[in-house]
Amino acid sequence: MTSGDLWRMSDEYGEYALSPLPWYPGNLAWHLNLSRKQLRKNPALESFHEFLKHESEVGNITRQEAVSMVPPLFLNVQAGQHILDMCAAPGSKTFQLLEMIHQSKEPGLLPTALVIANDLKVQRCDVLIHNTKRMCTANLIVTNHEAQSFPSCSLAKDDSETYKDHCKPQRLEFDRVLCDVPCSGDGTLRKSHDLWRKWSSSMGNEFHLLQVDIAMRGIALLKVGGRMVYSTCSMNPVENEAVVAELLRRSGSSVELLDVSGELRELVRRPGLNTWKVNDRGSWFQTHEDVPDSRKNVILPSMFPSSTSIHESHTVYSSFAVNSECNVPLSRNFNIEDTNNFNCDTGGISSSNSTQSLGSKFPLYRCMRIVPHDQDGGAFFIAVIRKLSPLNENQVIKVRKTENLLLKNRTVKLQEQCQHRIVSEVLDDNKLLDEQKKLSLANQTSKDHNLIEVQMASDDVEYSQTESGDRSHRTNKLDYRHRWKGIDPVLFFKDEAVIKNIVSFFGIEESFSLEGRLVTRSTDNARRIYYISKSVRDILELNVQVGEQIKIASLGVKMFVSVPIRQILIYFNDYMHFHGKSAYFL
Ligand SMILES: C[S@@+](CC[C@H](N)C(=O)[O-])C[C@H]1O[C@@H](n2cnc3c(N)ncnc32)[C@H](O)[C@@H]1O
Repeated sequence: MTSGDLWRMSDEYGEYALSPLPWYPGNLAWHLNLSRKQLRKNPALESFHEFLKHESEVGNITRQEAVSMVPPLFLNVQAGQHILDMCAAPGSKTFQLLEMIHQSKEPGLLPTALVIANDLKVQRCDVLIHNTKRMCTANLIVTNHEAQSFPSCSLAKDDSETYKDHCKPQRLEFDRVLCDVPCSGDGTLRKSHDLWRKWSSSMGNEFHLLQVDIAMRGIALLKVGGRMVYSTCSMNPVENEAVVAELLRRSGSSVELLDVSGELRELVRRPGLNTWKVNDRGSWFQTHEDVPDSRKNVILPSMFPSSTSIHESHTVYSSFAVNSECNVPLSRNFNIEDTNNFNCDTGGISSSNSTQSLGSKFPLYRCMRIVPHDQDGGAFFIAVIRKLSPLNENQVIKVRKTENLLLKNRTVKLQEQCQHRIVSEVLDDNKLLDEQKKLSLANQTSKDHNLIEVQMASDDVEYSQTESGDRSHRTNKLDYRHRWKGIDPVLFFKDEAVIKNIVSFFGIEESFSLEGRLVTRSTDNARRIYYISKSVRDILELNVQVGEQIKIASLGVKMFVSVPIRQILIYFNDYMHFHGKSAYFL
């Protein structure tokens, strides 16, 4: 883009046609105040438009809703960290995370960090893979799991002893977790015109439990000292503050809701709500006791601010140090909503007795609400959580037991509704499956394998020992069979002769090690060879060790592609900036 382009734009569309977002670090994000039509139709902007298109294609520019870029910033990503993006498709935040890990590396070196980007839906994983391809990164794994049951890949004790010597990971643990959960999406009302017809104030109720479950899994996978960002593009408190309160309740002193008022000070945000009502079928309720008995198993106690949760054992946050910690930013960044009844002296709980019993005991004002009319954009809810100690398993199990009773009732109800074809619009089949799955887990005895979305491949698929690498000398645990139906296994590429030729033809220096860094997918007969970072390799090895718990949809960067021409195998270098050579003859 030339200064002439900029001059023409500001001349025609005003000086704010293109301006940096004040809150984005390093002036790296800009707001373009032009519609797509203006950009396409105006001949004076042609070269600028071409510039945007080209830079987007090669991954230098990403066009994105401004507010959607906020959650990754609050992760405060540092060099070398392992990051889990639990609900990642279509991948705009994943891309941002990848940019961060590539920025934080030492010049000339590949980053040591890792991003695992996960999504439940296979088709959306494809979009995620497509959208992140522009990054050409060796440090990404795309996985396809229900986030609420994302595997931990814990090694059995005997294996972990062996691994200790090698400083390899013994289970999946993340320094940062992004939990950008599925939600009712009412924060996008300005641009999603369809939503105006579909929206109702009770839409969020259907997401609440799933959101809690996903976020609790996120906390479980977070390292002690690590940070998790919980976010939605909804303004519904049942999907937001109620979820955060339930996380604090369940996790007790193991986590804290961080006050991040000192971070990104230019970003205009409002504090989280302390009181709200819950809507169900047109009626508003202040407490769970007010809910009719027939709906008590659908409208859960945890949806209410006053909830002492499903069980009463949490007293942790009632004693938080309100006055000393009440350092919420002053001036423009602290627009207390009238309805919020926020009171610094009582930590967000109104001094009136009636409200006190209805307000949350947690410092929910530390959550952030970004609303469209504050800075002309979309709406987002963000909460930042730090893990202080490992989760107390007993506490989590206690909550689950009671909750499963609720779920059991709820699932029976759902099944009845299904039979009568009156399942609500938002409760799709997947959701029903989710509920049924939880129920079957709770009952333990009646496992219905038909309900498990991703089935294990039948045992007759032998895992190729030759391609599986040199770990066969270990126990027979490593002689595993490929686990995931419909997904090709990831195999280390070990053909020494081919690797040797590749190294000499492309003049690859010794410092750029290929050992253990080339992988392929079995069914393509090593047609495509992918390069992976050391961090990805370690996770891959761990995954092999634990019997392929992770369902890997994609990983690393495609570096060599073979094309058979007249019986000769030609390897093209598919990695854009790799020594400028493009073909290799075997
Ligand atoms: C709000 S979108 C995520 C947007 C994404 N973080 C981004 O910035 O591009 C929510 C995503 O969650 C996925 N999803 C829904 N239920 C899920 C579950 N149980 N586990 C994992 N992902 C889920 C949906 O397929 C959807 O892609």
